[in-house]
Order: sequence, then C-alpha cells, then structure tokens
Amino acid sequence: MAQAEEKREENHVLLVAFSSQGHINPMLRLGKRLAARGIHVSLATTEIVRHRMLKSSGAGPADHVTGIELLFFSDGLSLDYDRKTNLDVYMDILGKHGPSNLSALIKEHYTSPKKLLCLVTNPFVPWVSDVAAEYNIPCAMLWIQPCALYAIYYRCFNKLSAFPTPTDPDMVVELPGLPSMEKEDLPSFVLPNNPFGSFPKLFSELFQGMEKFKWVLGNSFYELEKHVIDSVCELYPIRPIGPLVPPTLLGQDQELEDASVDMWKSDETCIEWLTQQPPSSVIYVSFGSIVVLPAKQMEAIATALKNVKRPFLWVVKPPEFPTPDGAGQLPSWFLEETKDQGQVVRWSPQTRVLSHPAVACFITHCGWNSMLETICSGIPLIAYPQWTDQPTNAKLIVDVFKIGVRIKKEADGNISSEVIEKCIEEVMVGPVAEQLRKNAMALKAEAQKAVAADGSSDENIRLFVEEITCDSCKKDGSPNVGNLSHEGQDKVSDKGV
Ligand SMILES: O=c1ccn([C@@H]2O[C@H](COP(=O)(O)OP(=O)(O)O)[C@@H](O)[C@H]2O)c(=O)[nH]1
Ligand SMILES: O=C(/C=C/c1ccccc1)O[C@@H]1O[C@H](CO)[C@@H](O)[C@H](O)[C@H]1O
Repeated sequence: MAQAEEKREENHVLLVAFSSQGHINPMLRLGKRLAARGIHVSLATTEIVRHRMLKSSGAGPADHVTGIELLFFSDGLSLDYDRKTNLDVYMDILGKHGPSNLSALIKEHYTSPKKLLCLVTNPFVPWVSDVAAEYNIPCAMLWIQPCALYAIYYRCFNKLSAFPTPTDPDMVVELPGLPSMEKEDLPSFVLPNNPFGSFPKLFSELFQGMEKFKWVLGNSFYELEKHVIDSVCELYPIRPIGPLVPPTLLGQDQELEDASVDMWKSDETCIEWLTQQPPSSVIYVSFGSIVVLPAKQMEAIATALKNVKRPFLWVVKPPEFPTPDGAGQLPSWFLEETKDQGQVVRWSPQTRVLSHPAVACFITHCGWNSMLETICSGIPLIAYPQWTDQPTNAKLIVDVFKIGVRIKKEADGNISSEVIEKCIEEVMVGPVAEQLRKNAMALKAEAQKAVAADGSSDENIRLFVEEITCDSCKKDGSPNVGNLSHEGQDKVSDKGV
C-alpha cells in the first residue's frame, strides 16, 4: 500500500458535511481539534462547494485546509442549479444520490474503509449513517445548531410533547430546560405553515432513528445551555464540544491557524475603515449567506441606520439568483445619503469585524455560527430572525443568554424603521445596554474557559477521542454508548456554573 494511503487509513476519521459554509466550517474546526489529538482527518462534501471555493479564490483547486484533506462527491444536480429556491427538490435529490456517491468516494479513497475510526456527519445529511453501517464503521453526528434545537426536534419528531397544529397554530410550547415558547420563538420547520416539506421528513427519520449515531456532539458549550443539555440526558445525550469558532476569538494562541473555507471573497477594506471609527461605535449588520430580505425590509433597515446617525457596516450580499422585486437590494437613495456615515460590503471578514474594538453591536439573522462568533466577541445583538433555527436562537439571545434585544414584527409581518431605531438605542446607551454588555462579556469568558485545557468542551473532545480509538468500544457494533455519554456528561455537569 502506498504511504499516503497507509497514513490516511491509520487513526482516521472522515467528516461529511452539507454544502453550506455554516455547516462545513464547524466540521473543519472539529477536525482540527481531533487532529490536535493525533487523529488524521478528511472532510467530504459536495462538488458545489469546490465550485464556490474556486470562484471565491480564483486559485487552483483546494485539496487541503490546514492539514485536513478535502474530498468531493456529486449531489446529483448540475452546478448552476438554483438549490435554494428549489429546496425540497434539492434535499430529495441529495438524499437519493448522496449515499451511493459518498459510498463510491469511500471505496475510491480508502483501501480498507472499515479501518476508519468513524464517520462524523451533520443533521442535513443524516443518510451518512447508512453509508457508515454499510462499511461497519461507527457514526457520530455533529449537531451544528444550539442544543436547544436538538431538544426541541427530538421531542417534536418523537411526539413526546405537544406542538402547534393546523387546528391550534398558536399554542404555547412548554419543554424541560427551556422557557415557554410562542409560535414566533419556535423553529420554522415545526410549524404547521412551514412551506418546506423536506425538513420535517428529514428530521422525523433522523430523530426516530438516533440509535444509528453512537455519539452526538454539539457546537455549543455546557455552561451556555446546561439546563437543556441536562434535559436530554435521559433521551439521547448530546455532548457539547464548542464553540467551534476561529482560535483568535477564543483567546487561544494567535499563531494557531483556523480551519475554514470561504465560499465568498471578503472585502478587507472594511477593517481599515473600522480602525478609523471610535471605540464601540459601529453597528454591524449582516443576515448571513442565505437570507435575502424583501425590498420593504431592506428599506426599513436603511431608514433606521440613516436616522440613528451612527457609523455602520452593512453586509449586502448580492442574491445568487436576483429577482425583479428588488429583494436583497439597497434602496436607490441609500449609498449617496449615507456615504460619510457607513460602509456597505458584499461579504465581510466577519470574525475579524466582530472582534474589532470599534464594533458596538450586531444586527443579525441569528444563524448559529454568527451567534457563537458574537458570544465569543462579547458584544450585544439585535435579533432579526427569519427561518429554521433562527427564531429560537433569538429567543435564547433575549430570554436565556440575556445578551440582546429582538426586532418585533408588525402584525402584517413587516418591520418599521422606528422599532429598529429603538432597538439600536437600547443596546447602545443606557442601563439596558450596560447590562447586556456585562452579560455578553461574562459569556465570552465562559466560552473561553470551556475550550481551554480541561474545560468542559475540551474534556468532551478528549472523551470522544478516547472512545473512538478504544478497540473494545470501536467495533462492538452496538448502538449509542449511552452510559458513557451520560457518565461524560455527569463529569462535565460537576463543572457547570
Ligand atoms: O459577511 C459575512 C457574513 C457571514 N460570514 C460568515 O458566514 C457564517 C454564517 O453562518 P450562520 O450560521 O451565521 O448563518 P448562515 O449564513 O448559515 O445562514 C458565519 O461563520 C460568518 O462569520 C462571513 O464570513 N462574512
Ligand atoms: O447553512 C445553512 C444552509 C441552508 C440551506 C441552504 C441551501 C439549501 C438548503 C439549506 O443554514 C444555516 O445553518 C446554520 C447552522 O445550522 C443555522 O444556524 C442558520 O440559521 C442557517 O441559515
């Protein structure tokens, strides 16, 4: 056997991620933490990612990210297919073609696939566990949203608690370890008016077949979500190993390289601009990589930013498939009328922005990666959630973590610029702002402790590596090592705040 293959198969873990940046980057950072403990790691994802990475860098094909080998398989669709608009078709085709294409990739790259220590997957590609079973490899899942979402979906899709129905759409949901949740606080995929049928189907199969996963790891930390983490211990435990964010946000060695991919080229000029702004003065605004706001909402945000007369940095990512209704586009007057007040970029180096001393707060769609990055930067948030986990993430920000406020929608679903202006003033000045900043700084310190040597997340990574490399637990064919997880959790619980 060639030396490279030998190395690839010895002490090797294969990560498999869905094609979005927000799923791949936490996976790569998990890979980095495994590599730091002597594990060889590769990451497989779909061809569309390679295509976007090439477009963003303009360079040759990337085959490694800081020592982690990248492998690609087809999702069954052409590269120019509009996956976002046709979400259900996309998830369906991916579910049909993904398993055989991933299986072929494993056969092609690994002479003895069963020597792999384990496959690690994420929630949007749950069928990876069937591919793992085909090769008799244990499978783990990295849950890439808050543990609260794991608990909600587990209970919803196993019918353990009551959730809104078409006849009772407004019911308030009560779950252990979480505050009471109204419909605007629940993930959109559990609501009766959710338009994407593929996700409830996917989550039903996933949460009714959890025994396929020997381990469930979470991109969170125990001290952040301890009540809800404890609440699922008896159901199917989740071990928090995060936050999986760049090392620079965690107070770790500045020399440590991040493991991440960039699907869009970031505009670095904004850092220079930030450096010219007073400390804690800038409002950072971004709605992540997927959300495209309707023109009316863009107008309300634009008006509010102009009226508050504070410096701002707004990421306006041009829609991949533009529409004639002006969605995702700035009002025509905005750039001219605010040219001395703020900056607009197509894509920012977000983690550098959030940790810049000039940044005061973040108006966000509440994607979980953005939230963790903000928590690790110790600044308050203004939540404007759109879909999937985001409404629940907003609820956590306001009522559990207490590090931000939420932009309330009008009865017709729109937002008014006055409400946004009020939110901005609330997080910038006065006693509420002061308390939010204090809470944010305290959480930042907890996050750093969790990932430092012997912190709760570091300990959970250590346990995971111990278990995947231990011969007796590696290949015993039994489902979930529930007791081990539970013991591990108890161990961590003792350290809880
Ligand atoms: O201008 C931007 C906007 C976002 N991001 C990164 O893109 C990810 C967005 O993930 P998230 O889960 O917050 O939202 P999604 O884009 O998946 O909806 C985060 O890591 C951000 O740091 C970035 O680098 N530049
Ligand atoms: O990254 C995604 C991907 C969504 C997607 C894109 C195209 C087709 C189907 C689905 O979603 C974000 O993931 C984050 C982590 O799970 C989450 O916190 C954000 O809210 C999502 O926007």
